[in-house]
Amino acid sequence: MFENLQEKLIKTFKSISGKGRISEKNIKEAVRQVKLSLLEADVNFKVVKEFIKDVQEKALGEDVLGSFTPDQQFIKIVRDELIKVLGEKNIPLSLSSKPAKIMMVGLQGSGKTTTAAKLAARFKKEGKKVLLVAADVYRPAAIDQLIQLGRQIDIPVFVGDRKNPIKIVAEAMDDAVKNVVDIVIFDTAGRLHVDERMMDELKEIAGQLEPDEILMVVDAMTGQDAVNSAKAFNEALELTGFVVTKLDGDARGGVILSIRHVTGKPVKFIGISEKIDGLEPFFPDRVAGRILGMGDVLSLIDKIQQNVDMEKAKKLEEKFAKNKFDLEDFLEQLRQIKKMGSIGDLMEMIPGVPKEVDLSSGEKNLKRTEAIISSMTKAERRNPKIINYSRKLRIAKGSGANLTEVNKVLKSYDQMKAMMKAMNSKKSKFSKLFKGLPF
Ligand SMILES: Nc1nc2c(ncn2[C@@H]2O[C@H](COP(=O)(O)OP(=O)(O)OP(=O)(O)O)[C@@H](O)[C@H]2O)c(=O)[nH]1
Repeated sequence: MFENLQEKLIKTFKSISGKGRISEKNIKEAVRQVKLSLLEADVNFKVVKEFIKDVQEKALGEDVLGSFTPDQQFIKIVRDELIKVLGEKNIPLSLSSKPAKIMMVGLQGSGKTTTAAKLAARFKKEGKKVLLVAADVYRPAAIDQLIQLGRQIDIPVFVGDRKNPIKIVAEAMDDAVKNVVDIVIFDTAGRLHVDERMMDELKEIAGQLEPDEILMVVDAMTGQDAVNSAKAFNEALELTGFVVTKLDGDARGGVILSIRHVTGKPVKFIGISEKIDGLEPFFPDRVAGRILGMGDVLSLIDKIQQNVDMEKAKKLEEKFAKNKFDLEDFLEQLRQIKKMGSIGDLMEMIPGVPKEVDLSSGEKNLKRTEAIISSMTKAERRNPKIINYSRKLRIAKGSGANLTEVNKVLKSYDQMKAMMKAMNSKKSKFSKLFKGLPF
């Protein structure tokens, strides 16, 4: 996520770091570099212009020039400006009707159907009763895709006559009222390009439905095309916000940094993976932190709170404090982490975690890891130090694995233990943040 932009900005910051005092010339050069980084990241030129004007004004003010830590001051100015263009704060969904209605719109392939299901799963986790509605009648595969996703997350999908979206929407609402549903999510038809007929149909549906939210789903990977179609949709419909998907594949950041400024409407969620749980509420400060490579502890905590059994986590923490974290606990950790998504994503969010820490072998092959750990004796699991060469051979044989795999599991365990130690250490500035969390 944002690797290219991040790399360039960090290089710029480095160029003015450790300089003690700093000259106007240095600042101007740094500002110029920031400008180039943003343009290369495909940020809308108007946004870049304003961004740079603000940064330059602040950076040339006495704050930075007179400061003993000009690099940090400069980073702070850039960070604040990033937060500003991203929209300052999180704008939650406003769902006041009963049932509340969310209309999903967007171009084909933007991730609309997937996002509808992701949102539904999120609401379900919050204890809400949800209904998904397949109103994309032009692409039968889209209806089937929604039915399949609905099955996967155990949420009903209203299909209707598969022909007339206006009728489907009306019938779906009757169904929702009858079944006392809390939130109805409508997946509407997408097109390859913005076209008038599609807009008219969407306008008609919106007029009839009066949705609480009209969310446009845009694909971050399509750059300024996404921003242009967002502008067109926003002019035709009363959009209430955006969901920017596929940020996991977006090395630049152009869409997320432009869309708010260009349309005046907030980004409410971001899509960060293909998986059902790959949707996060959008927090400008957190994303700015990610862009600057400062990690994103708050998103991590959010994710953990949604997925982790805190009871178990607390027990593990106690064990760890007593230095009793053994291979069975390690397995439990991997299971918990698996629930939260890929290790790589999580690692990226934790500031200060050395990049060389690699637990992916343990996570990727959870079944195999389970088999290997199950082939150990109780004594071995409690005290992995006693696992010598001949024991390893026996474990490998018993689990149908080879010696390298057994070694990998033991190495992953050591790494996790080391990481937990670092994070729990009194000296670690993150120890407070991670208190009670399963790390
Ligand atoms: N990596 C990644 N993939 C995503 C994300 N959101 C959606 N996708 C993928 O993008 C592809 C298109 O998503 P769909 O939900 O089918 O798109 P759609 O907008 O409903 O498309 P139509 O039904 O054709 O209008 C699918 O393969 C999704 O799995 C995301 O946040 N990250």
